[in-house]
Amino acid sequence: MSQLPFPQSFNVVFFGGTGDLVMRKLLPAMYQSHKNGQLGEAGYFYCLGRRNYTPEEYRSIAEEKARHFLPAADWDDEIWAAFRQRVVYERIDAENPEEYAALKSRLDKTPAEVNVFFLSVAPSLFTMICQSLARQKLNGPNSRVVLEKPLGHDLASSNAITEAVGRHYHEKQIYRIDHYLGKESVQNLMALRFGNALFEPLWRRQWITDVQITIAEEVGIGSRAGFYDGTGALRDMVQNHLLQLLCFVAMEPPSSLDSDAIRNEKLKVLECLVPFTAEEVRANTVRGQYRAGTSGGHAVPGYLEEPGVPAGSKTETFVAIKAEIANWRWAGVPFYLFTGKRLPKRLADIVIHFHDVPHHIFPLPSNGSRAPAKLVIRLQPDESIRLYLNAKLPGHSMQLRPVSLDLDFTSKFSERREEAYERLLLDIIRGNQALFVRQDELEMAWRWVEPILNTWAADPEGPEPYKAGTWGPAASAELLSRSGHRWHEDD
Ligand SMILES: NC(=O)C1=CN([C@@H]2O[C@H](COP(=O)(O)OP(=O)(O)OC[C@H]3O[C@@H](n4cnc5c(N)ncnc54)[C@H](OP(=O)(O)O)[C@@H]3O)[C@@H](O)[C@H]2O)C=CC1
Ligand SMILES: O=C1O[C@H](COP(=O)(O)O)[C@@H](O)[C@H](O)[C@H]1O
Repeated sequence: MSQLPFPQSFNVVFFGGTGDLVMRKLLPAMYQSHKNGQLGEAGYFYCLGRRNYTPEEYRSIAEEKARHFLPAADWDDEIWAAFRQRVVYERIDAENPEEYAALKSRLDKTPAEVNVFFLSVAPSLFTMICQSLARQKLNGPNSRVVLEKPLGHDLASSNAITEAVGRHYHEKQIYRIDHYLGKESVQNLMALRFGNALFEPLWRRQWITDVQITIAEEVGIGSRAGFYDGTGALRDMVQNHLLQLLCFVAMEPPSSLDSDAIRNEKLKVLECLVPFTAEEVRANTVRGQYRAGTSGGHAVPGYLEEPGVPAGSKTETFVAIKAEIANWRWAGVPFYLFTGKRLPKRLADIVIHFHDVPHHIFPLPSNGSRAPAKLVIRLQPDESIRLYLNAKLPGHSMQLRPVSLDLDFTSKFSERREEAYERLLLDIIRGNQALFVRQDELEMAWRWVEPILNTWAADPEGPEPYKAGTWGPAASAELLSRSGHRWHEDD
């Protein structure tokens, strides 16, 4: 994560240049980096697709999308006019190896210190693309390949991608994106833990009762049924984003900010995750599927009524899991993972619940429950860290009430906060792998998730229904209450 020098020149080749991810996230992110003067003089974005656009047609479409997706305050006509000179559209059918020679000739016109091949296409094209690039000798030491999720739908298919890409690119050239790692707040978690001595002595089983990691989404699946129905929340969110967040919470201090120092520590956490038997899957997981309800005050359809979802689909849109990490620091501390679509609001939180005091001398609060200290790290929509402690209510009684010590990043720092893809793309160009998932981490994450997938697949019952706009099936709250814990939203 330490700052590496930015190369004098680079080419970024976006396979999938006409697709949603490039138009909505990647080009706007690079416009921002250009605007911030972070791209140097000689850097080009080759955007590839099968459509017959002229370069100018493509640039106009990209401009229209970027205007739409960027905050209005960040738009500047003159800056875009300069940025669009970096954007070059090229037609290619990625499945036709003969067409790569033209790509090679095009890149030869802008020889660069670094060539990045960003595969923003379906994983079924990864093998063909890597093989065809290698045939054109576009896999030398100055080449990097970027893989977007989903990286497989189970361990075997993930390993097949690893093997196919690994035939042509070394691990040091492969960047597996988990965009959560590009979020400023996730890096702040490292700062909180390893830049302050305060929390380290408390960050363990002796002081912590449970950890809750939530990524709640208000949106449904939108128009993504084709992708989502074959995927589900466990593969879409838990296997990657939630397990990565769990690693950042649970890992030991890395010896430095070196990519492998960090990834070695994350891997150890994944290795310590206790694997579930089928019976434990039934006891420690809840899956749900939304039904018609309300969202943002509007009536919304259930998952099964979404366009493109097959009748009777058993795909889960909500997951709650009680996980355990078997090591000296965390043995016996449940890590609750929650994620779902069509929940009441967009929210990503990491909540650390601390033990209560060993002996109470203050009266029981009027609501009948005490509130031991907790730390709430909010990743989105706003970014903050709040430490809730008990304080005395003013007056003659000795009643306590939780109050929070607040650190609100937006008000504390005037600097602009980068979007995840800005940070991640610049890191790729620089050659910094710290915020990218290493092959062994990917494999361990799939190993842990697979028994859950298999048990659910064999279960004729399917997911439990929950009404859109609620916090998921009631069983998810029971998952906590059985162990004497409460979901922090209930506090
Ligand atoms: N969109 C998102 O927010 C996210 C997407 N992803 C992943 O990123 C990848 C891309 O997603 P997204 O942009 O949404 O997908 P889209 O369906 O919007 O775009 C797919 C892209 O692939 C291109 N493509 C398909 N087949 C070929 C081919 N044979 N040769 C050349 N190009 C081809 C299409 O080009 P054309 O149409 O011109 O033929 C198009 O540019 C997927 O794997 C997705 O799962 C991951 C995280 C978030
Ligand atoms: O990877 C994915 O993430 C998004 C949620 O990302 P966020 O940054 O908006 O929190 C999710 O909607 C999508 O289904 C999934 O593929």
